[in-house]
Amino acid sequence: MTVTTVPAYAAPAPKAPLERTEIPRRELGEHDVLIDIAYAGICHSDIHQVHEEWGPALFPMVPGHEIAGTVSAVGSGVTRHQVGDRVGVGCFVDSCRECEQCLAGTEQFCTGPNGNTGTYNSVGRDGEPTYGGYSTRIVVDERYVLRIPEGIGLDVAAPLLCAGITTYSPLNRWGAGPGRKVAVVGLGGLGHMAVQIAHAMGAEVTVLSQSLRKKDDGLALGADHYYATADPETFGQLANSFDLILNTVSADLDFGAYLRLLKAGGTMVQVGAPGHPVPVQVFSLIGGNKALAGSMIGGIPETQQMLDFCAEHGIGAQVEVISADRINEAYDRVLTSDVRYRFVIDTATI
Ligand SMILES: NC(=O)c1ccc[n+]([C@@H]2O[C@H](COP(=O)([O-])OP(=O)(O)OC[C@H]3O[C@@H](n4cnc5c(N)ncnc54)[C@H](O)[C@@H]3O)[C@@H](O)[C@H]2O)c1
Ligand SMILES: [Zn+2]
Repeated sequence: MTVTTVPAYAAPAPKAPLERTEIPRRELGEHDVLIDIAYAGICHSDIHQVHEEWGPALFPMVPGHEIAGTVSAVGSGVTRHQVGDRVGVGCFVDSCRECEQCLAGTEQFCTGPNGNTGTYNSVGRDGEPTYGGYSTRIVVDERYVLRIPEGIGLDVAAPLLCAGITTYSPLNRWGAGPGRKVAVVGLGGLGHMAVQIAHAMGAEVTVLSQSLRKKDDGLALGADHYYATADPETFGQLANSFDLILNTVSADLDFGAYLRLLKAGGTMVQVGAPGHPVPVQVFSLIGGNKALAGSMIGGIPETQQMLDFCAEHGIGAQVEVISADRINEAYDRVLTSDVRYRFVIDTATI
């Protein structure tokens, strides 16, 4: 049942500019938390979906799955969160809770009847479309709400809910500790988190970026080395160098060229998500027992672990806070790589 409407920014149709509107939020259920959203990050995935690059989407669309705010009310059965708590919401807001994946805490791969419920561009259990964080308030089941530790500002914490966990999870899984050589491809929103997290985990970190334009930033974020992929010598120089390559690039890349940079037994993990197929020459995998893998965000327990890790290591996103009327301009700037390193919407301006 809908009892309240809140202001939001929505794309009314595919590729259309976002505009201010009103959206419904459901009544607070027994296990629900009402969150006053303070900040919402702009992820490149928001743009892919507004542009329908991942297939047909639901409109009007209120994007936003990097949400940070404060609990302002809780349902009668809520035990995990209290009014006043600093909390975050990431890419999904519900799942079946019964399948093997949900029980293992990898709810992003829920195999229940409808899979998990995306924070936006999805349909909830109640049959209603979900609307994301580019708004002032959201109602979410407590199971899908994360604690943001003291010591991280809500603005720099918001991007951790997607960019943070998307890079932490594969670095954790495939190993980015001491003695490991890790390359991060692309220094955007995800890339700049990957560099900080891999460095904090103790790995030797190399950034592979198109140019050397952001080299000083990359080194300041914790990279040990920085190379331009536009320089043809880079690929020869770095052949057989890395244990792990994390590709955060939103566009197509020549996978073969990057696979040659792996040591034998190395793994390249794809987190960047261009919408169309990419050819791979199998000999670039066979020669060296190499693996090409993918990784999608992370489950609720690992997301909490990531937030705690970031707080412990003083890691946050580097953000450019914008007012809501600049969302369309921000989208254009993300598409031209003109962001250092995450746009975050101040939702008080909606
Ligand atoms: N797997 C997941 O769970 C997951 C989660 C979030 C985002 N994503 C995807 O990750 C990608 C990156 O997201 P983001 O928010 O960091 O985007 P972003 O735009 O902030 O960063 C992308 C970076 O790639 C760089 N780039 C583009 N073409 C390049 C090239 N040819 N070589 C080197 N660098 C290049 C850009 O300059 C930019 O710095 C998107 O496709 C997004 O949808 C995936
Ligand atoms: Zn995202």
